[in-house]
Amino acid sequence: MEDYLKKREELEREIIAAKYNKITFSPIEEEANKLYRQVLIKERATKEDSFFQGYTLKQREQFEKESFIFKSILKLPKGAVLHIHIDSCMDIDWFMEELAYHENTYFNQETSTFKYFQSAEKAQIRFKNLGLEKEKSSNKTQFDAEIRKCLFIQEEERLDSKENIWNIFEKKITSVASITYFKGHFPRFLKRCLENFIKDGVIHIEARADLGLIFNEDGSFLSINEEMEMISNVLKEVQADNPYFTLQLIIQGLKMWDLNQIEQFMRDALTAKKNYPDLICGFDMVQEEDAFKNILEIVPALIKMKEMQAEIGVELPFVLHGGESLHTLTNTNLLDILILGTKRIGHGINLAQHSYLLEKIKNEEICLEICPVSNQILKYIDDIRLHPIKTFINYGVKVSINSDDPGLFGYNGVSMDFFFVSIGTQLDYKDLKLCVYNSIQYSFLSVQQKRIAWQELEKKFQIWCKWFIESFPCS
Ligand SMILES: O=c1[nH]cnc2c1ncn2[C@@H]1O[C@H](CO)[C@@H](O)[C@H]1O
Repeated sequence: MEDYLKKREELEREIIAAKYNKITFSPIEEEANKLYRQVLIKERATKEDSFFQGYTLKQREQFEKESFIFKSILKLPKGAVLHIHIDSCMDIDWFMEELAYHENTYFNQETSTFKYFQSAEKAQIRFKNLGLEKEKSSNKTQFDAEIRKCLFIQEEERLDSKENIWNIFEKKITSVASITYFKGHFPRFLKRCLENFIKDGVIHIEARADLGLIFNEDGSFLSINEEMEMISNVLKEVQADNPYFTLQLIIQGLKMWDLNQIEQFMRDALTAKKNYPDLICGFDMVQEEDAFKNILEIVPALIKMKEMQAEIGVELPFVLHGGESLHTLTNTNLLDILILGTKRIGHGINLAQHSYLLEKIKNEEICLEICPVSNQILKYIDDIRLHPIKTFINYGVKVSINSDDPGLFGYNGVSMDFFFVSIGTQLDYKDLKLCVYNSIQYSFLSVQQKRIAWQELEKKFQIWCKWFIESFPCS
């Protein structure tokens, strides 16, 4: 038996060495991890199936109040967020306070959509000034509640089909964005969004961002340079209070465009990168994978990136979405984005099926940007307990945890994703720390920035562990 146990220990050591690679754990972290696992098992056992299949608002209220794991995750250092779409990070409370009843906010009751208009005369048919409508209403609380519902995906909407959920989702994004992209609102909206992530323990963000959508009073668009200037200024303001915080943009185009449009957009993105080298770090193509063209169909445009880069004299790496799909026979986007040289993979959940790629992705250290709540709400995973993230982590594939479109899912920051995936797939403290490490390691920060960020994070993790052990519920 002694011999057997020795062999077992050796195998365990081998697994651990391969999994954690360069990160180490102090005795206090070992202790915190042990306790974290205990409380995770305990809390997990109290959850009904429905919780794992997409928590309800009622369940959410309960775990936000009672869960020690949730409370702990709120305090956990999160490192970098590598996958969010800026326009999908609306803080709903803030919108209700600041923008919903702004004099330029109009609402179409039939379609439940918002839109900015310069004046009542300019408003499209069926769009009514929302502030005035509220004044007329007899029950203002009820009125607010109905408006809030239009901002994020509701429980009853989540029961809709896989096909329809994306339509609901896109409709809400467009509706909210048509308000936030007004130049008078955008800087305030962005500032709030970044501050929410900072409050949630995030020190660096690489956010998907559109080009050319911020508009003037009359509906005309700002130039790309004006947009970038605006974003840089917001960042400076945020950094005045949080000097360690950094933000970079991954410029996103749309798959529905034709090849010429995509090429023109790539040019615009490269020019923006040339003018704002520190602000822009990558290029992506977005929208629902299964509803629009396969990557292969837009490859004729994307392969021109290299020659365009040489021509414009700047580099802009691909950071592409791929594998966010249930169609494992027809969706082979993962192959294409790897050939195109993507630096990371947006989602990549169907790698669990295209598993022949795992070895390559692991060896080439192509980090997966996993978005657990998004995968659940957009119906790629029926039950979070079956999310392949743990398979990826234990195989040695690099993974980070992200929130994709938190505004549309009804929360701010990224804690909800850490919580839901930890309790769902049994990620312990060490797993979470590994994901945080990856978020820094596979970001576009410089080697020097990464070193400093990690040193700071290491300190914060020790403090967190100490707090966790001291606050651990003994009963
Ligand atoms: O999970 C995702 N996969 C692909 N595209 C997405 C996802 N989330 C958002 N978008 C895309 O980004 C736009 C907002 O910036 C959305 O309109 C949607 O097309």
